[in-house]
Amino acid sequence: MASSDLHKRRTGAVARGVSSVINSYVDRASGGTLTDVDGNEWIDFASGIAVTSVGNSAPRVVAAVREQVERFTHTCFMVAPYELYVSVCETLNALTPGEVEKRSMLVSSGAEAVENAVKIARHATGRTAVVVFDHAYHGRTNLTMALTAKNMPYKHRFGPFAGEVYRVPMSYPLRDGGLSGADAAARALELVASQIGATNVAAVLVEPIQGEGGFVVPAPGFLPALSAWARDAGAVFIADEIQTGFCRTGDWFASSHEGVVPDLMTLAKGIAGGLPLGAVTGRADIMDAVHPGGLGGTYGGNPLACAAALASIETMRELDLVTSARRIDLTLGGRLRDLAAADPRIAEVRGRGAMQAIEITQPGTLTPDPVTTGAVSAECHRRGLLTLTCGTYGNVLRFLPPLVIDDSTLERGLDVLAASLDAVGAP
Ligand SMILES: Cc1ncc(COP(=O)(O)O)c(CNCCCC(=O)O)c1O
Repeated sequence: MASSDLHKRRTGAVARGVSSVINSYVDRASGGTLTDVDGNEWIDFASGIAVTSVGNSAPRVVAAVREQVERFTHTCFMVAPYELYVSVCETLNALTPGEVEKRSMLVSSGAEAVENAVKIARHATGRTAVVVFDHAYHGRTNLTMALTAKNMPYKHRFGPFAGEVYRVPMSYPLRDGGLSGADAAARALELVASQIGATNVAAVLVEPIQGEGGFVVPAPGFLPALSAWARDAGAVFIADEIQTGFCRTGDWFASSHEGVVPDLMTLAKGIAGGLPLGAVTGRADIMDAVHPGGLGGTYGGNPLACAAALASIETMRELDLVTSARRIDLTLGGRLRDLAAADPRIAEVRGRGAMQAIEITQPGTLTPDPVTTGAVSAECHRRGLLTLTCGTYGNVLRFLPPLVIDDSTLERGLDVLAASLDAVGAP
């Protein structure tokens, strides 16, 4: 059935609130490309929003899920446990930064991971306040909407939102006058001290590189300063690595770039090659503060998702996707910087590894230009390159290719981006 026919059916069946970036419907996918039902091939610079890092239908993942689905599909780990859940937790405890003893729990989405990390931090500290940052994104549930900064489309008319969430300025070098990481942290923490009180803070929650908020890379020193403050204040430092985790940024986890060891980490997206899985991993003394039965959910750690996660992580190891992300960084970041050097609409190129972006503004200014950003993204789509925008001001074009993308496909995608920028004239 053609995409146009599927779109008619969708309009009559799917709630309007669930939108899609493109109106082409996927038939199959592998590596760095998607093929739609009309036979068009798309170069994938989205990875389903940083999920299919190991490639779509990655061979090990397919084999593992195929084997597991014939054994059992679901028992609910809270009812009848199984080894796969334990194995994933053991793997995450060993893989994440820090030599301390750790524990993990599994859920089915990123937002659930964030919800549970906050629950655990509040329980462990006996405190309630959660510190979050401008431009943050943490999910679409009630608490995670409270933690998320941008109103439209995520929060508009969905309130009231959960309390005891306090937002402070982010290190955003392009827009904060180039504050050092230490100065940006001091600015944020002064507000914490004056408006919350350090002894009331249960958790400081931050994305090591902000995703939906615009691929904001904090200045060096910002994350270590926050982590050190949290430790001294007796608050839990939670790194939300749902978009940055699992080799995406050129380390297994972005926190490691500056040697930060979070107390808790929230994980999802790239963890399981496309199967729905989220996790909270962190210090055992914090995770185990919660009473038996205090954590759970019906589907958390579904056996198919666990099998996919073990296969996905094994694929990352086998293919050395950390090195792949660093190789992609060289090509992707290099081409983006070349484009920026010739195009005054590109105010900044930023990101790490295979998580990079360009911020588009009125030429030579910091005035966001979401119209041009959207037009360039639409032109990419018209030319067969699947791109995504993001940012508080809607003026960031982001690039999230699968880490298994081959060099020629990556270069072809960047050629399409260059042509699309040229095709969309200056405003
Ligand atoms: C850092 C960070 N934390 C939490 C989440 C939430 O993860 P879920 O699996 O979408 O719930 C995300 C999900 N980002 C993509 C959301 C897309 C959309 O809903 O429009 C994230 O990036």
